[in-house]
Amino acid sequence: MTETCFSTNPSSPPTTTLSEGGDNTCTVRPIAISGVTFEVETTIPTEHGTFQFRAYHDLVTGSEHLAIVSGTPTDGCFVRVHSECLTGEIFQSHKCECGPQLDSALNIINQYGGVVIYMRGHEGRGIGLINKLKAYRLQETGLDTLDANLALGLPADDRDYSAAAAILHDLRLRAVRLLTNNPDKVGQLTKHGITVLERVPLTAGAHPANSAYLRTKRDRMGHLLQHTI
Ligand SMILES: Nc1nc2c(ncn2[C@@H]2O[C@H](COP(=O)(O)OP(=O)(O)OP(=O)(O)O)[C@@H](O)[C@H]2O)c(=O)[nH]1
Ligand SMILES: [Zn+2]
Repeated sequence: MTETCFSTNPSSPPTTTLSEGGDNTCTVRPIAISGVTFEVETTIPTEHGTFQFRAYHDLVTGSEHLAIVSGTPTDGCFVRVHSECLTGEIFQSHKCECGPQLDSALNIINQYGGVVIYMRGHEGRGIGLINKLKAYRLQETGLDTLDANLALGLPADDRDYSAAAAILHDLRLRAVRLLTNNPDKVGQLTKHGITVLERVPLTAGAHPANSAYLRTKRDRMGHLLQHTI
């Protein structure tokens, strides 16, 4: 993928980076794209295919996000904006469906092309790992996933998607097919200038241990979960 430089004004036309030297001087400097800087791109073979991993530094939160790219994405391609979940993705926790959703999204972009944006700092819907585990502890006493956050004095969902939108802008994507069951992601990306041509359901990872959790997401948090849970 061609690397691209933006001026500090994001609406200014981009200039293409030259590989070495030349008049254009932004070859090796991080590239500011209103809120994130592009840092590096490298190829990584995975169980789901071989992808380009593009790393971004979030200038607002300090997080390091990834755009996992398959093919040469253009407008209309599949995009997944995936929130980090250590328990679900590393330890295959059945309390949520994050791991299977990530696997499924990577398989889809491997087959059809597209991008998975992996949002660090979104752990626990933005409240962080320790607070998520505190919320799990409260759920053991009978609270559901929504009320547990509120009982901790924390928002039900504290995620912000402006960095995801900035990464999509860097990838020259303005219109996407978004893999999600969460209408809030559609709304937030739209607010940040991304056209969501289609919301594509991403149902994977249903398990007896997360059926109450999925029901709460459907019935109390507005998630568009079609399957019977
Ligand atoms: N606070 C909290 N966070 C949770 C809980 N279970 C999963 N998560 C986090 O929720 C995030 C994923 O959000 P979800 O609500 O499952 O799904 P979503 O990303 O909004 O929607 P989809 O795009 O449809 O997957 C991950 O960061 C998980 O760590 C929980 O019980 N409490
Ligand atoms: Zn999870």
